[in-house]
Amino acid sequence: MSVTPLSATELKSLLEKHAAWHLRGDGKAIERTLKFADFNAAFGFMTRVALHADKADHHPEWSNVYNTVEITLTTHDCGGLSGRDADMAQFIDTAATAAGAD
Ligand SMILES: C[C@H](O)[C@H](O)[C@H]1CNC2=NC(N)=NC(=O)C2=N1
Repeated sequence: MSVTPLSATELKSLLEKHAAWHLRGDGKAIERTLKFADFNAAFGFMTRVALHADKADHHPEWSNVYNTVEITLTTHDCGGLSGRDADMAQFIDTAATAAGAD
C-alpha cells in the first residue's frame, strides 16, 4: 500500500509538536525513550499502545527493560515518516502522560 511521506514542513511541525521525540540519524524514523514508575506501569502503557496500533494497523518498533520503553516510529510502506507516525506519536504522548511517564 502506498503512503505519502511527510514533507519537510510537516516533519518540522511534528518535531516541534512532539518535543520528546528526536529524528533518527538517517531521517527515516523518530525515537522516544520513556521511563515509568515500574514494570507494571510500563507494560500497562504498552498494552494500551498495542491495542491502538492493531486498530490503526500501524505498529511501533519497541523494546522494554523493566520500567523503560524505547520506541521507534517509521512507516515501512513509504520507507520513512508519514502522517501515521505523527498520529501514533500523538497517541503515545497522551498515553505516556496518563501513565505518568518521564
Ligand atoms: C499490510 C499492513 O496493512 C501493512 O503492512 C501495515 C502494518 N503495520 C505497519 N506498521 C508500520 N510501522 N509501518 C507500516 O508501513 C505498516 N504497514
